[in-house]
Amino acid sequence: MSGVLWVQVCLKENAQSLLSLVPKNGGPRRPKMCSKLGFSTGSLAFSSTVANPARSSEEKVYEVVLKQAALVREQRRPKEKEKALDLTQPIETDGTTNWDLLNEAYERCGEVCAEYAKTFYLGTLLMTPERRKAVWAIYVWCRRTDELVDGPNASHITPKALDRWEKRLTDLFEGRPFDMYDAALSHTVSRYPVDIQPFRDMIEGMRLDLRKSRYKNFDELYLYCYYVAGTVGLMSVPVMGIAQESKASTESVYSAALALGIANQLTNILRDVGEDARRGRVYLPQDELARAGLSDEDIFRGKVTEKWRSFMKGQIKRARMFFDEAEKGVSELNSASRWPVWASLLLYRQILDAIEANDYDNFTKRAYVLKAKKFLSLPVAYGRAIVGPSKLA
Ligand SMILES: CC(C)=CCC/C(C)=C/CC/C(C)=C/CC/C(C)=C/[C@@H]1[C@@H](COP(=O)(O)OP(=O)(O)O)[C@]1(C)CC/C=C(\C)CC/C=C(\C)CCC=C(C)C
Ligand SMILES: [Mn+2]
Repeated sequence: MSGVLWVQVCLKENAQSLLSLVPKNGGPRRPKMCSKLGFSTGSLAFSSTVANPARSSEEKVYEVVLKQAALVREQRRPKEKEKALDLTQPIETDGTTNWDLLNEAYERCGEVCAEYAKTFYLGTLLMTPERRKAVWAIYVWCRRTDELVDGPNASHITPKALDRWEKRLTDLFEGRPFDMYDAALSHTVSRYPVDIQPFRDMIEGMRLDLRKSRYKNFDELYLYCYYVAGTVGLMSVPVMGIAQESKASTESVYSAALALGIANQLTNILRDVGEDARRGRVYLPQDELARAGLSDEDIFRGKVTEKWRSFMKGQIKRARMFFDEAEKGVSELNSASRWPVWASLLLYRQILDAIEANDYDNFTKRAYVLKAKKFLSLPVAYGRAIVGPSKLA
């Protein structure tokens, strides 16, 4: 991309369980994921919070989930809802409203989406115009944030630059956008019950990427995945909306959204093992590698062995568990949001199949989903999206 967006950012800079964590009654409780994380597959025993009796990452993240859910619960009350979904207020500049500027800002967000995430962009066209624009604005902010540490100018990025990016974030949440893209997001967050915390946390994930290239165990990796991807789920739900007829607890929908982000990021990590290693990065949990008789050296050597296959099987199994968890929440979303979410879930999940089809060679081969398969997923996603919220509370 990064060129275009990066230039924009730079210019402006110089002048920012899961697995069933939610009880049936929907009330808060200590996450119980530890037991799930502690499962073993073959010789692989996943790391768990047993080794770390202090508060686990899941527990910390679950607090954010509860906070976000509380905000959206308000919106689900009919009277509040109307107000929250009213996207008819234009940007105010110098005390005067500017409809053209706002529309242009959203249009530009749409263009960025269309350029960098074509399938996703097509999916958003199925949403209502208001929601679609809001999702574009969030997408662009996330993409720009990722570009800071992954784009062509990443080597110049310092923690200070991320602090400035965060200051810009605070400003836009307070109605002082810095540029067009910020203006679109500023408008979005003033119309939907979107909280700043997941945005801040995503920046924190980028800070982690600057200073950390190894993860001791899954608890550490889980926190990283929350920062850079689980946050996207939490940002998106208030905009996607929960179906009015949904009987699911708001927390359970948020937990599913979080799980989708984590599943996507774990999949990203499994797909990019070779690419990341060439940048000196190993995201795979060190303790799990060691238990499988593997080390960083095996990853740098990049040879697919029986040990590696068996290790990868366990990693893929865990990523699929997160996708399964996410699936539980999609039907609870507003009808117009379900199709794009199903489509993205099914498409991303197939990357795991592609890794298997490559005989677990994620050192030299990049797993991807064939165009035809992508295309075929769309009607499947549509079929699933027709199914609305479960009747059970
Ligand atoms: C109830 C329920 C299931 C609701 C759905 C909630 C929902 C819409 C969740 C979306 C989850 C999602 C798409 C997460 C993105 C995860 C991801 C791939 C994060 C990437 C991070 C860094 O990765 P890395 O650097 O390792 O890899 P790259 O080589 O750079 O790819 C990200 C790149 C962070 C930036 C994320 C984005 C640009 C995506 C933002 C997407 C949205 C705001 C829209 C989400 C909406 C839909 C319909 C999928
Ligand atoms: Mn990236």
